[in-house]
Amino acid sequence: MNLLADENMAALTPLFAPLGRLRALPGRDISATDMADVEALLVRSVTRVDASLLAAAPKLRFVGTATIGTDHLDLAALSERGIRWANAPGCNAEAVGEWVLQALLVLALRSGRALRDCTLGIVGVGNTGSAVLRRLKALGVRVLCCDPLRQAAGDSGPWFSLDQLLAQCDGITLHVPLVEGGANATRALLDQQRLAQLGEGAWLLNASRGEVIDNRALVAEKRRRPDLKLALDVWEQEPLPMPELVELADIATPHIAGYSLEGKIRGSLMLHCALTRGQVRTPALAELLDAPAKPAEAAPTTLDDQSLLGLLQQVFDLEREDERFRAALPGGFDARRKANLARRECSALTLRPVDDTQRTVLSALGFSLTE
Ligand SMILES: NC(=O)C1=CN([C@@H]2O[C@H](COP(=O)(O)OP(=O)(O)OC[C@H]3O[C@@H](n4cnc5c(N)ncnc54)[C@H](O)[C@@H]3O)[C@@H](O)[C@H]2O)C=CC1
Ligand SMILES: O=C(O)C(=O)[C@H](O)COP(=O)(O)O
Repeated sequence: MNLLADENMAALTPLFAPLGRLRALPGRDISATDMADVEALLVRSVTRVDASLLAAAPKLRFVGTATIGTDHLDLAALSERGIRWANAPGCNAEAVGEWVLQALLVLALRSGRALRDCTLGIVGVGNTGSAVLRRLKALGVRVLCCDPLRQAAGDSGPWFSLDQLLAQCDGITLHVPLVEGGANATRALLDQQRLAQLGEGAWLLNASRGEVIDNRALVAEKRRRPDLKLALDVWEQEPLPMPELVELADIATPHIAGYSLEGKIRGSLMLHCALTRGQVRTPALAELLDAPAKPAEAAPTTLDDQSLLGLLQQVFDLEREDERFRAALPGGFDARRKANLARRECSALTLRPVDDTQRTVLSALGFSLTE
């Protein structure tokens, strides 16, 4: 089998080289001229798999994306050609949960508020939204959830509308897919009118897709109301986000909320399983995660916002990445993404809890715990 893959996919060689002739290219460079012999194409979010790419790939039988989002794939064109495709649902949800929790703690500490006293809204409660919800519930934060699709499917709530979240929440975090049209469109879900409904001093976090917020309207609203606090991981026009929006954002990162070594390997494993349809054994995560475990350390006596932030920063330091990202612009968006490929999840840190209550909280936050 001829395989063409994005060179930045994790565990590419050990997983896919045994399946055939494997070529690897930078994801943004994959184009029609590379496709003549390709039977299996493995991509990330930066390769557009559209009708023109598919037209140049007469032998293509499988497309896999090692991501949760599928907005870079033309699914209708794939189905028209009868090409099997797979994504990696949930692969990096834990990393997104960790990014959001750390961003919330930073915003809380900067504004002199306790996270536990805030009401937070989650828009889109699938894999990543649920990873956020689990963490916030464990910390005793009041959370309002908005997911009209799950609500319509009869999933147990309570559910709230987006307008209710905008009216009632101190902070809102977005976890919806980018959907271009139809009844469930999410492009510019937060447009000028909705942004204006954010309460005084409200926090707005986006770790979904940049296009879910109208970026121009957001620049205008933040200029009009500097009290709003923005934590943005995703941007319209990546890898060239609007410079004025990066400058205005209180926390800015280069689309790395979902970046963790564990998440990247999970994504590759899911594609290996889908491509081989179980005919070849897919290894377990631990077989590929060749990373030394750190010795266990005592958890802090009190889990206040400052000590929680300290724990999360031991694994990944969001404010430092914010600084490095700003320093790398205008050209360094992809370089900063690449620099984050080896980020670990909180499970890489083993803690000794002081009691069973703390054990429950730290476990929900994703840390490994001593027996
Ligand atoms: N920044 C990053 O590194 C990452 C970004 N993402 C993005 O986040 C998106 C969400 O990821 P998951 O939670 O894993 O997807 P998911 O498919 O598990 O969940 C999405 C949820 O959004 C809900 N939803 C759809 N339209 C909605 C609307 N208009 N209002 C409220 N809820 C709505 C769906 O019903 C679903 O429950 C992905 O599609 C991807 O674009 C995902 C992973 C990493
Ligand atoms: O899974 C998704 O959807 C994402 O947004 C990924 O975190 C993006 O990862 P890469 O495409 O840059 O590997």
